[in-house]
Amino acid sequence: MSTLVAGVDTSTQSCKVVVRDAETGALRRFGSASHPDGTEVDPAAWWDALGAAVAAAGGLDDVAALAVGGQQHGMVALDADGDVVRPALLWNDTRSAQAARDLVRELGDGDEAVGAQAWADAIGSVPVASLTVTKLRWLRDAEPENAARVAAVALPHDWLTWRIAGYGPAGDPTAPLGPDLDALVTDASDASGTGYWDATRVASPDAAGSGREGYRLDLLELALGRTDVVLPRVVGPSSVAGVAHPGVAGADVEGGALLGPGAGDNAGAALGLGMTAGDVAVSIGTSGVVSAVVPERTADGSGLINGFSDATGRYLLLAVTLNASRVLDAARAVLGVDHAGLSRLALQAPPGADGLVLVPYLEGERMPNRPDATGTLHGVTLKTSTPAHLARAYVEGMLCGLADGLDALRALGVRVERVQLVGGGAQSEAVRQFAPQVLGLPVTVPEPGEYVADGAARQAAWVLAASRAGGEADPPGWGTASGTVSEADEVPAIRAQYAAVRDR
Ligand SMILES: Nc1ncnc2c1ncn2[C@@H]1O[C@H](COP(=O)(O)OP(=O)(O)O)[C@@H](O)[C@H]1O
Ligand SMILES: O=C(CO)[C@@H](O)[C@H](O)COP(=O)(O)O
Repeated sequence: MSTLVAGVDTSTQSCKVVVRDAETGALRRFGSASHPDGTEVDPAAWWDALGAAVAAAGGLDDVAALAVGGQQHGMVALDADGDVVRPALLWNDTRSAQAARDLVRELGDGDEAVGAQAWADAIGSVPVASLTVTKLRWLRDAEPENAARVAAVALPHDWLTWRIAGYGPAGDPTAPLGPDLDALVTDASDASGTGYWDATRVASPDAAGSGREGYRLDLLELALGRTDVVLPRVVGPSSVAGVAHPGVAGADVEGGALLGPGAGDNAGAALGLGMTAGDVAVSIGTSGVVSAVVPERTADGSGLINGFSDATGRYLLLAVTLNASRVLDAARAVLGVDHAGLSRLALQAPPGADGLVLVPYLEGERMPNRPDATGTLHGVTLKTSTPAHLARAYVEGMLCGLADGLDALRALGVRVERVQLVGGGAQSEAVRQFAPQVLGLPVTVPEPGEYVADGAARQAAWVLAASRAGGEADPPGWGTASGTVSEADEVPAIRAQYAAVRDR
Protein backbone atom coordinates (compact mmCIF):
# COMPACT_ATOMS: atom_id res chain seq x y z
CA MET A 1 0.00 0.00 0.00
CA SER A 2 1.33 3.43 -0.87
CA THR A 3 2.22 6.05 1.75
CA LEU A 4 -0.17 9.00 1.94
CA VAL A 5 0.38 12.60 3.01
CA ALA A 6 -2.06 15.46 3.53
CA GLY A 7 -1.97 19.22 2.93
CA VAL A 8 -4.32 21.80 4.37
CA ASP A 9 -5.04 25.33 3.14
CA THR A 10 -6.77 27.39 5.81
CA SER A 11 -7.49 30.33 3.51
CA THR A 12 -9.59 33.44 3.94
CA GLN A 13 -12.82 31.98 2.63
CA SER A 14 -12.49 28.25 3.28
CA CYS A 15 -10.49 25.25 4.48
CA LYS A 16 -9.29 22.76 1.87
CA VAL A 17 -7.70 19.37 2.50
CA VAL A 18 -5.89 17.24 -0.08
CA VAL A 19 -4.60 13.71 0.43
CA ARG A 20 -1.85 12.69 -1.99
CA ASP A 21 0.46 9.76 -2.65
CA ALA A 22 3.79 10.66 -1.03
CA GLU A 23 5.83 9.13 -3.87
CA THR A 24 4.01 10.22 -7.00
CA GLY A 25 1.92 13.13 -5.75
CA ALA A 26 -1.24 11.58 -7.22
CA LEU A 27 -4.40 13.09 -5.72
CA ARG A 28 -6.29 10.54 -3.65
CA ARG A 29 -8.92 12.52 -1.78
CA PHE A 30 -10.16 16.09 -1.30
CA GLY A 31 -12.52 17.93 1.03
CA SER A 32 -13.39 21.54 1.82
CA ALA A 33 -15.58 23.60 4.14
CA SER A 34 -16.41 27.32 4.31
CA HIS A 35 -15.10 29.90 6.74
CA PRO A 36 -17.33 32.68 8.07
CA ASP A 37 -17.34 36.05 6.30
CA GLY A 38 -15.73 39.08 7.84
CA THR A 39 -12.28 40.43 8.60
CA GLU A 40 -12.28 39.34 12.25
CA VAL A 41 -12.94 35.69 12.97
CA ASP A 42 -12.92 33.46 16.04
CA PRO A 43 -10.22 30.86 15.21
CA ALA A 44 -12.57 28.20 16.60
CA ALA A 45 -14.36 28.53 13.23
CA TRP A 46 -11.16 27.44 11.44
CA TRP A 47 -10.91 24.39 13.72
CA ASP A 48 -14.54 23.48 12.99
CA ALA A 49 -14.00 23.98 9.24
CA LEU A 50 -10.89 21.78 9.37
CA GLY A 51 -12.95 19.02 11.01
CA ALA A 52 -15.63 19.31 8.31
CA ALA A 53 -13.06 19.42 5.47
CA VAL A 54 -11.19 16.40 6.89
CA ALA A 55 -14.47 14.46 7.14
CA ALA A 56 -15.30 15.44 3.54
CA ALA A 57 -11.86 14.15 2.52
CA GLY A 58 -12.64 10.77 4.09
CA GLY A 59 -10.59 11.32 7.26
CA LEU A 60 -6.83 11.43 7.79
CA ASP A 61 -6.28 8.27 9.84
CA ASP A 62 -4.11 6.80 7.07
CA VAL A 63 -1.78 9.76 6.39
CA ALA A 64 1.86 9.50 7.49
CA ALA A 65 2.54 13.26 7.43
CA LEU A 66 0.56 16.48 7.29
CA ALA A 67 1.28 20.20 6.91
CA VAL A 68 -0.84 23.35 7.00
CA GLY A 69 -0.63 26.34 4.67
CA GLY A 70 -2.75 29.37 5.42
CA GLN A 71 -3.75 32.99 5.03
CA GLN A 72 -0.90 35.13 6.32
CA HIS A 73 -0.59 37.85 8.96
CA GLY A 74 -3.81 37.22 10.96
CA MET A 75 -3.29 38.14 14.64
CA VAL A 76 -4.14 35.17 16.86
CA ALA A 77 -3.48 36.54 20.35
CA LEU A 78 -3.64 33.89 23.11
CA ASP A 79 -3.84 34.27 26.88
CA ALA A 80 -2.01 32.04 29.35
CA ASP A 81 -4.87 29.50 29.24
CA GLY A 82 -4.58 29.16 25.48
CA ASP A 83 -7.82 31.06 24.80
CA VAL A 84 -7.91 33.82 22.20
CA VAL A 85 -8.08 37.23 23.89
CA ARG A 86 -10.36 38.42 21.06
CA PRO A 87 -11.34 37.23 17.57
CA ALA A 88 -8.39 37.14 15.17
CA LEU A 89 -7.89 40.23 13.00
CA LEU A 90 -7.27 39.01 9.46
CA TRP A 91 -4.81 40.26 6.84
CA ASN A 92 -7.62 42.16 5.07
CA ASP A 93 -8.78 44.05 8.16
CA THR A 94 -7.71 47.68 7.70
CA ARG A 95 -8.49 49.10 11.15
CA SER A 96 -4.76 49.12 11.96
CA ALA A 97 -3.95 51.54 9.10
CA GLN A 98 -3.17 54.39 11.52
CA ALA A 99 -1.09 52.03 13.65
CA ALA A 100 0.93 51.21 10.50
CA ARG A 101 1.51 54.92 9.82
CA ASP A 102 2.57 55.46 13.44
CA LEU A 103 5.04 52.56 13.40
CA VAL A 104 6.63 53.75 10.16
CA ARG A 105 6.99 57.31 11.42
CA GLU A 106 8.36 56.21 14.80
CA LEU A 107 11.09 54.02 13.33
CA GLY A 108 12.12 56.97 11.17
CA ASP A 109 12.21 59.37 14.15
CA GLY A 110 9.31 61.28 12.68
CA ASP A 111 10.36 60.99 9.02
CA GLU A 112 8.06 58.68 7.05
CA ALA A 113 10.42 57.99 4.15
CA VAL A 114 13.30 57.21 6.50
CA GLY A 115 11.02 54.99 8.58
CA ALA A 116 9.74 53.12 5.52
CA GLN A 117 13.27 52.27 4.39
CA ALA A 118 14.30 51.36 7.95
CA TRP A 119 11.43 48.85 8.17
CA ALA A 120 12.21 47.44 4.72
CA ASP A 121 15.85 46.99 5.74
CA ALA A 122 14.84 45.39 9.05
CA ILE A 123 12.16 42.93 7.96
CA GLY A 124 11.94 43.10 4.14
CA SER A 125 8.62 44.99 4.07
CA VAL A 126 7.12 48.35 4.97
CA PRO A 127 4.24 47.78 7.42
CA VAL A 128 0.72 48.29 6.10
CA ALA A 129 -2.51 47.40 7.90
CA SER A 130 -2.20 43.76 6.78
CA LEU A 131 0.94 42.94 8.76
CA THR A 132 0.59 41.42 12.25
CA VAL A 133 2.85 44.02 13.85
CA THR A 134 0.34 46.79 13.08
CA LYS A 135 -2.50 44.75 14.55
CA LEU A 136 -0.57 44.38 17.80
CA ARG A 137 -0.09 48.17 17.94
CA TRP A 138 -3.81 48.61 17.28
CA LEU A 139 -4.57 46.19 20.12
CA ARG A 140 -2.31 48.11 22.50
CA ASP A 141 -3.96 51.41 21.58
CA ALA A 142 -7.61 50.36 21.19
CA GLU A 143 -8.00 47.45 23.62
CA PRO A 144 -5.33 47.81 26.33
CA GLU A 145 -7.07 45.33 28.62
CA ASN A 146 -6.88 42.67 25.89
CA ALA A 147 -3.28 43.64 25.07
CA ALA A 148 -2.36 43.13 28.74
CA ARG A 149 -3.71 39.54 28.62
CA VAL A 150 -1.64 38.48 25.59
CA ALA A 151 0.69 35.61 26.50
CA ALA A 152 1.45 34.39 22.95
CA VAL A 153 0.96 35.62 19.39
CA ALA A 154 0.45 33.12 16.58
CA LEU A 155 -0.70 33.19 12.96
CA PRO A 156 -3.61 31.20 11.51
CA HIS A 157 -1.45 28.33 10.23
CA ASP A 158 0.61 28.18 13.45
CA TRP A 159 -2.51 28.07 15.59
CA LEU A 160 -4.13 25.33 13.50
CA THR A 161 -0.92 23.25 13.57
CA TRP A 162 -0.89 23.62 17.39
CA ARG A 163 -4.51 22.45 17.56
CA ILE A 164 -3.80 19.49 15.25
CA ALA A 165 -0.94 18.47 17.56
CA GLY A 166 -3.47 18.23 20.41
CA TYR A 167 -2.84 21.58 22.14
CA GLY A 168 -5.49 24.21 22.79
CA PRO A 169 -7.50 26.04 25.41
CA ALA A 170 -7.40 24.62 28.93
CA GLY A 171 -10.35 22.32 29.54
CA ASP A 172 -11.20 21.89 25.85
CA PRO A 173 -11.84 18.18 25.26
CA THR A 174 -10.46 18.48 21.72
CA ALA A 175 -7.14 19.72 23.17
CA PRO A 176 -5.94 16.85 25.37
CA LEU A 177 -2.40 18.27 25.66
CA GLY A 178 -3.66 21.57 27.06
CA PRO A 179 -2.43 25.14 26.56
CA ASP A 180 1.34 24.63 26.23
CA LEU A 181 2.25 27.89 24.46
CA ASP A 182 5.89 26.84 24.06
CA ALA A 183 4.68 24.10 21.71
CA LEU A 184 3.67 26.71 19.08
CA VAL A 185 5.70 26.34 15.87
CA THR A 186 5.79 28.19 12.57
CA ASP A 187 7.99 28.46 9.47
CA ALA A 188 10.08 31.21 7.88
CA SER A 189 7.51 32.12 5.20
CA ASP A 190 4.80 33.00 7.70
CA ALA A 191 7.18 34.42 10.34
CA SER A 192 8.48 36.81 7.66
CA GLY A 193 5.00 38.31 7.31
CA THR A 194 4.64 39.24 10.98
CA GLY A 195 6.69 42.43 10.82
CA TYR A 196 8.90 41.38 13.74
CA TRP A 197 11.04 38.64 12.16
CA ASP A 198 14.20 39.18 10.13
CA ALA A 199 15.20 36.30 7.85
CA THR A 200 18.75 37.64 7.53
CA ARG A 201 19.38 36.97 11.25
CA VAL A 202 19.05 33.25 10.67
CA ALA A 203 22.27 31.69 9.38
CA SER A 204 20.50 29.06 7.30
CA PRO A 205 16.94 27.85 7.39
CA ASP A 206 18.02 24.49 8.73
CA ALA A 207 20.69 25.78 11.11
CA ALA A 208 20.29 24.31 14.56
CA GLY A 209 19.21 26.95 17.03
CA SER A 210 16.38 28.06 19.21
CA GLY A 211 14.15 28.85 16.23
CA ARG A 212 13.69 32.30 17.72
CA GLU A 213 16.88 34.09 16.63
CA GLY A 214 15.11 35.85 13.77
CA TYR A 215 12.64 37.69 15.98
CA ARG A 216 13.14 41.45 16.30
CA LEU A 217 11.95 41.89 19.86
CA ASP A 218 12.67 45.63 19.64
CA LEU A 219 10.02 45.90 16.89
CA LEU A 220 7.60 43.73 18.86
CA GLU A 221 8.09 46.09 21.79
CA LEU A 222 7.53 49.13 19.58
CA ALA A 223 4.16 47.62 18.66
CA LEU A 224 2.89 45.91 21.81
CA GLY A 225 4.88 47.78 24.42
CA ARG A 226 6.43 44.62 25.86
CA THR A 227 8.24 41.46 24.83
CA ASP A 228 7.21 38.94 27.50
CA VAL A 229 5.06 36.96 25.05
CA VAL A 230 5.68 33.57 23.46
CA LEU A 231 6.37 33.68 19.72
CA PRO A 232 6.21 30.41 17.76
CA ARG A 233 9.47 28.54 17.23
CA VAL A 234 10.53 28.81 13.59
CA VAL A 235 11.21 25.34 12.17
CA GLY A 236 13.27 24.62 9.03
CA PRO A 237 11.43 23.82 5.77
CA SER A 238 11.86 20.04 5.90
CA SER A 239 12.08 19.60 9.66
CA VAL A 240 9.60 17.68 11.77
CA ALA A 241 7.51 20.19 13.72
CA GLY A 242 5.62 17.66 15.82
CA VAL A 243 3.19 14.77 15.61
CA ALA A 244 -0.51 15.06 14.88
CA HIS A 245 -2.86 14.03 17.65
CA PRO A 246 -4.28 10.63 16.59
CA GLY A 247 -7.78 12.04 16.99
CA VAL A 248 -7.07 14.29 13.98
CA ALA A 249 -4.65 12.35 11.77
CA GLY A 250 -2.42 9.30 11.62
CA ALA A 251 -4.43 7.02 13.95
CA ASP A 252 -3.68 4.02 11.69
CA VAL A 253 0.01 4.88 11.13
CA GLU A 254 2.81 3.60 13.35
CA GLY A 255 4.32 6.52 15.29
CA GLY A 256 1.49 8.83 14.20
CA ALA A 257 1.42 11.43 11.42
CA LEU A 258 4.45 13.76 11.33
CA LEU A 259 3.66 17.46 11.23
CA GLY A 260 5.51 19.75 8.84
CA PRO A 261 6.21 23.38 9.78
CA GLY A 262 3.54 24.54 7.31
CA ALA A 263 3.74 27.81 5.37
CA GLY A 264 2.07 31.06 4.47
CA ASP A 265 -0.37 30.47 1.66
CA ASN A 266 1.64 32.10 -1.10
CA ALA A 267 4.81 30.23 -0.16
CA GLY A 268 2.67 27.09 -0.11
CA ALA A 269 1.41 27.84 -3.62
CA ALA A 270 4.98 28.44 -4.84
CA LEU A 271 5.95 24.99 -3.52
CA GLY A 272 2.79 23.42 -4.96
CA LEU A 273 3.46 24.96 -8.38
CA GLY A 274 7.18 24.09 -8.24
CA MET A 275 8.10 27.70 -9.05
CA THR A 276 11.67 28.42 -10.15
CA ALA A 277 13.54 31.53 -11.34
CA GLY A 278 11.61 33.28 -14.12
CA ASP A 279 8.23 32.02 -12.86
CA VAL A 280 5.66 34.49 -11.62
CA ALA A 281 2.40 33.35 -10.01
CA VAL A 282 -0.67 35.55 -10.23
CA SER A 283 -3.23 34.40 -7.68
CA ILE A 284 -6.81 35.65 -7.76
CA GLY A 285 -8.27 34.70 -4.39
CA THR A 286 -9.70 37.14 -1.86
CA SER A 287 -6.29 38.76 -2.23
CA GLY A 288 -4.68 39.38 -5.59
CA VAL A 289 -1.07 38.26 -5.40
CA VAL A 290 1.80 38.58 -7.86
CA SER A 291 4.78 36.57 -6.59
CA ALA A 292 8.23 35.35 -7.56
CA VAL A 293 10.86 33.20 -5.83
CA VAL A 294 14.31 34.86 -5.62
CA PRO A 295 17.66 34.00 -4.00
CA GLU A 296 18.13 37.21 -1.98
CA ARG A 297 15.84 39.14 0.31
CA THR A 298 14.84 42.59 -0.96
CA ALA A 299 14.18 45.82 0.94
CA ASP A 300 11.68 47.83 -1.11
CA GLY A 301 11.24 51.11 0.76
CA SER A 302 8.40 52.11 -1.60
CA GLY A 303 6.33 49.48 0.19
CA LEU A 304 4.90 48.00 -3.02
CA ILE A 305 6.77 44.72 -2.70
CA ASN A 306 6.94 42.52 0.40
CA GLY A 307 10.26 40.68 0.75
CA PHE A 308 9.07 37.54 2.51
CA SER A 309 10.69 34.10 2.84
CA ASP A 310 9.52 31.12 0.82
CA ALA A 311 8.99 27.57 2.08
CA THR A 312 12.29 26.16 0.78
CA GLY A 313 14.96 28.45 2.24
CA ARG A 314 14.75 31.10 -0.48
CA TYR A 315 12.76 34.35 -0.63
CA LEU A 316 9.34 35.19 -1.99
CA LEU A 317 8.58 38.64 -3.36
CA LEU A 318 4.92 39.56 -3.23
CA ALA A 319 2.77 42.38 -4.54
CA VAL A 320 -0.62 41.98 -2.84
CA THR A 321 -3.90 43.74 -3.56
CA LEU A 322 -6.94 43.63 -1.28
CA ASN A 323 -9.30 43.50 -4.25
CA ALA A 324 -9.35 40.40 -6.42
CA SER A 325 -11.97 37.63 -6.56
CA ARG A 326 -14.39 39.68 -4.49
CA VAL A 327 -14.40 42.34 -7.21
CA LEU A 328 -15.82 39.64 -9.46
CA ASP A 329 -18.26 38.65 -6.70
CA ALA A 330 -19.34 42.31 -6.41
CA ALA A 331 -19.92 42.50 -10.17
CA ARG A 332 -22.04 39.35 -9.98
CA ALA A 333 -24.10 40.89 -7.17
CA VAL A 334 -24.68 44.12 -9.12
CA LEU A 335 -25.59 42.28 -12.31
CA GLY A 336 -27.49 39.40 -10.69
CA VAL A 337 -25.53 36.68 -12.52
CA ASP A 338 -23.46 33.63 -11.62
CA HIS A 339 -19.77 33.16 -12.42
CA ALA A 340 -20.44 31.86 -15.93
CA GLY A 341 -22.92 34.68 -16.58
CA LEU A 342 -20.42 37.36 -15.54
CA SER A 343 -17.80 35.85 -17.78
CA ARG A 344 -20.20 35.65 -20.75
CA LEU A 345 -21.24 39.28 -20.31
CA ALA A 346 -17.66 40.56 -19.99
CA LEU A 347 -16.65 38.74 -23.17
CA GLN A 348 -19.41 40.59 -25.09
CA ALA A 349 -17.83 44.04 -24.52
CA PRO A 350 -14.78 45.28 -26.47
CA PRO A 351 -11.31 45.52 -24.86
CA GLY A 352 -11.26 48.67 -22.74
CA ALA A 353 -15.08 48.59 -22.43
CA ASP A 354 -15.32 51.75 -24.58
CA GLY A 355 -13.60 53.73 -21.82
CA LEU A 356 -15.56 52.45 -18.80
CA VAL A 357 -12.92 52.00 -16.07
CA LEU A 358 -13.29 50.59 -12.58
CA VAL A 359 -10.65 51.50 -10.00
CA PRO A 360 -11.48 48.55 -7.78
CA TYR A 361 -10.62 49.74 -4.28
CA LEU A 362 -13.78 48.13 -2.90
CA GLU A 363 -12.12 47.25 0.44
CA GLY A 364 -9.59 50.07 0.51
CA GLU A 365 -6.26 48.99 -0.99
CA ARG A 366 -2.93 47.66 0.16
CA MET A 367 -0.78 47.93 -2.99
CA PRO A 368 -0.78 50.91 -3.42
CA ASN A 369 -1.32 51.63 0.28
CA ARG A 370 -4.74 53.32 0.32
CA PRO A 371 -6.58 51.71 3.22
CA ASP A 372 -9.36 54.31 3.24
CA ALA A 373 -10.00 54.44 -0.52
CA THR A 374 -13.26 53.35 -2.15
CA GLY A 375 -13.86 52.13 -5.69
CA THR A 376 -14.71 54.51 -8.53
CA LEU A 377 -16.26 54.04 -11.93
CA HIS A 378 -15.09 56.38 -14.69
CA GLY A 379 -16.33 56.88 -18.23
CA VAL A 380 -20.03 56.25 -17.66
CA THR A 381 -21.91 57.22 -20.84
CA LEU A 382 -25.07 56.04 -22.56
CA LYS A 383 -22.92 53.73 -24.67
CA THR A 384 -21.11 52.17 -21.71
CA SER A 385 -24.27 51.77 -19.59
CA THR A 386 -24.73 48.12 -20.46
CA PRO A 387 -24.28 44.99 -18.33
CA ALA A 388 -21.56 43.80 -20.70
CA HIS A 389 -19.51 47.00 -20.35
CA LEU A 390 -19.87 46.94 -16.58
CA ALA A 391 -18.82 43.28 -16.39
CA ARG A 392 -15.75 43.91 -18.54
CA ALA A 393 -14.77 47.05 -16.57
CA TYR A 394 -14.84 45.09 -13.28
CA VAL A 395 -12.67 42.28 -14.66
CA GLU A 396 -10.21 44.66 -16.35
CA GLY A 397 -9.96 46.94 -13.29
CA MET A 398 -9.08 43.98 -11.07
CA LEU A 399 -6.44 42.80 -13.58
CA CYS A 400 -4.95 46.32 -13.91
CA GLY A 401 -4.25 46.32 -10.16
CA LEU A 402 -2.33 43.05 -10.61
CA ALA A 403 -0.47 44.42 -13.67
CA ASP A 404 0.78 47.27 -11.48
CA GLY A 405 2.10 44.61 -9.10
CA LEU A 406 3.91 42.88 -11.97
CA ASP A 407 5.55 46.20 -12.90
CA ALA A 408 6.68 46.67 -9.30
CA LEU A 409 8.28 43.21 -9.31
CA ARG A 410 10.08 43.97 -12.57
CA ALA A 411 11.28 47.27 -11.12
CA LEU A 412 13.12 45.24 -8.46
CA GLY A 413 14.87 43.31 -11.22
CA VAL A 414 12.69 40.20 -11.23
CA ARG A 415 12.90 38.30 -14.55
CA VAL A 416 9.44 37.37 -15.80
CA GLU A 417 9.45 34.42 -18.19
CA ARG A 418 6.24 32.63 -17.36
CA VAL A 419 3.07 33.77 -15.61
CA GLN A 420 0.89 31.13 -13.95
CA LEU A 421 -2.69 32.12 -13.10
CA VAL A 422 -4.17 30.42 -10.01
CA GLY A 423 -6.80 30.97 -7.28
CA GLY A 424 -10.59 30.82 -7.47
CA GLY A 425 -10.82 33.73 -9.94
CA ALA A 426 -8.63 31.90 -12.47
CA GLN A 427 -11.64 29.70 -13.20
CA SER A 428 -13.28 32.61 -15.02
CA GLU A 429 -12.96 32.36 -18.80
CA ALA A 430 -13.09 36.16 -19.09
CA VAL A 431 -10.22 36.52 -16.60
CA ARG A 432 -8.18 33.97 -18.54
CA GLN A 433 -8.80 35.71 -21.87
CA PHE A 434 -8.25 39.28 -20.64
CA ALA A 435 -5.16 38.53 -18.53
CA PRO A 436 -2.69 38.44 -21.46
CA GLN A 437 -4.23 41.62 -22.92
CA VAL A 438 -3.68 43.46 -19.65
CA LEU A 439 -0.47 41.84 -18.38
CA GLY A 440 1.16 41.95 -21.80
CA LEU A 441 2.38 38.35 -21.96
CA PRO A 442 0.96 34.84 -22.34
CA VAL A 443 -0.55 33.33 -19.23
CA THR A 444 -0.37 29.66 -18.25
CA VAL A 445 -3.45 28.40 -16.46
CA PRO A 446 -2.53 25.23 -14.57
CA GLU A 447 -5.20 22.55 -14.19
CA PRO A 448 -7.75 23.83 -11.65
CA GLY A 449 -6.47 22.76 -8.26
CA GLU A 450 -5.65 23.72 -4.72
CA TYR A 451 -2.04 24.77 -5.06
CA VAL A 452 -1.62 26.00 -1.48
CA ALA A 453 -2.90 22.71 -0.03
CA ASP A 454 -0.79 20.86 -2.62
CA GLY A 455 2.31 22.78 -1.49
CA ALA A 456 1.55 21.84 2.11
CA ALA A 457 1.16 18.18 1.08
CA ARG A 458 4.45 18.36 -0.81
CA GLN A 459 6.11 19.78 2.29
CA ALA A 460 4.63 16.91 4.33
CA ALA A 461 6.13 14.40 1.88
CA TRP A 462 9.47 16.24 2.08
CA VAL A 463 9.46 16.17 5.89
CA LEU A 464 8.63 12.46 5.82
CA ALA A 465 11.44 11.69 3.37
CA ALA A 466 13.93 13.77 5.37
CA SER A 467 12.99 12.08 8.63
CA ARG A 468 13.35 8.63 7.05
CA ALA A 469 16.72 9.64 5.57
CA GLY A 470 17.98 10.95 8.90
CA GLY A 471 17.55 14.65 8.12
CA GLU A 472 18.48 15.32 4.48
CA ALA A 473 16.23 15.08 1.44
CA ASP A 474 15.10 17.14 -1.53
CA PRO A 475 11.47 18.12 -1.97
CA PRO A 476 9.69 15.32 -3.86
CA GLY A 477 9.61 15.83 -7.65
CA TRP A 478 5.91 15.17 -8.23
CA GLY A 479 6.18 16.76 -11.72
CA THR A 480 4.86 20.20 -12.51
CA ALA A 481 1.23 21.05 -13.07
CA SER A 482 0.10 20.78 -16.67
CA GLY A 483 -2.01 23.61 -17.99
CA THR A 484 -3.26 25.58 -20.93
CA VAL A 485 -1.67 28.72 -22.29
CA SER A 486 -3.88 31.75 -22.87
CA GLU A 487 -2.40 34.06 -25.50
CA ALA A 488 -3.61 37.39 -26.86
CA ASP A 489 -2.05 40.60 -28.11
CA GLU A 490 -1.46 43.18 -25.41
CA VAL A 491 -4.00 46.03 -25.48
CA PRO A 492 -2.01 48.93 -23.94
CA ALA A 493 -5.08 51.20 -23.97
CA ILE A 494 -6.61 49.20 -21.11
CA ARG A 495 -3.81 50.05 -18.69
CA ALA A 496 -3.39 53.56 -20.09
CA GLN A 497 -7.01 54.51 -19.37
CA TYR A 498 -6.74 52.87 -15.93
CA ALA A 499 -3.53 54.74 -15.10
CA ALA A 500 -5.16 58.01 -16.14
CA VAL A 501 -7.79 57.74 -13.39
CA ARG A 502 -6.19 55.49 -10.73
CA ASP A 503 -4.54 58.26 -8.73
CA ARG A 504 -7.29 60.86 -8.88
N1 LIG B 1 -15.78 30.15 -11.85
C1 LIG B 1 -15.36 31.18 -11.13
N2 LIG B 1 -15.12 32.37 -11.72
C2 LIG B 1 -14.68 33.42 -10.99
N3 LIG B 1 -14.46 33.39 -9.66
C3 LIG B 1 -14.68 32.23 -9.02
C4 LIG B 1 -15.13 31.08 -9.71
N4 LIG B 1 -15.25 30.09 -8.80
C5 LIG B 1 -14.91 30.61 -7.60
N5 LIG B 1 -14.56 31.91 -7.73
C6 LIG B 1 -14.17 32.85 -6.66
O1 LIG B 1 -12.98 32.45 -6.04
C7 LIG B 1 -12.95 32.94 -4.71
C8 LIG B 1 -12.38 31.90 -3.80
O2 LIG B 1 -11.10 31.57 -4.27
P1 LIG B 1 -9.94 31.10 -3.31
O3 LIG B 1 -8.68 31.13 -4.11
O4 LIG B 1 -10.31 29.82 -2.67
O5 LIG B 1 -9.96 32.27 -2.21
P2 LIG B 1 -9.23 32.38 -0.79
O6 LIG B 1 -7.88 31.71 -0.97
O7 LIG B 1 -9.11 33.84 -0.56
O8 LIG B 1 -10.10 31.70 0.22
C9 LIG B 1 -14.36 33.40 -4.35
O9 LIG B 1 -14.40 34.81 -4.24
C10 LIG B 1 -15.20 32.90 -5.54
O10 LIG B 1 -16.27 33.74 -5.83
O1 LIG C 1 -1.98 38.97 2.87
C1 LIG C 1 -1.66 38.08 2.13
C2 LIG C 1 -0.23 37.85 1.78
O2 LIG C 1 0.60 38.89 2.15
C3 LIG C 1 -2.70 37.18 1.52
O3 LIG C 1 -2.19 36.36 0.57
C4 LIG C 1 -3.35 36.36 2.53
O4 LIG C 1 -2.37 35.41 2.85
C5 LIG C 1 -4.68 35.77 2.10
O5 LIG C 1 -4.73 35.09 0.89
P1 LIG C 1 -6.05 34.40 0.25
O6 LIG C 1 -6.76 33.70 1.35
O7 LIG C 1 -6.82 35.45 -0.43
O8 LIG C 1 -5.51 33.42 -0.74
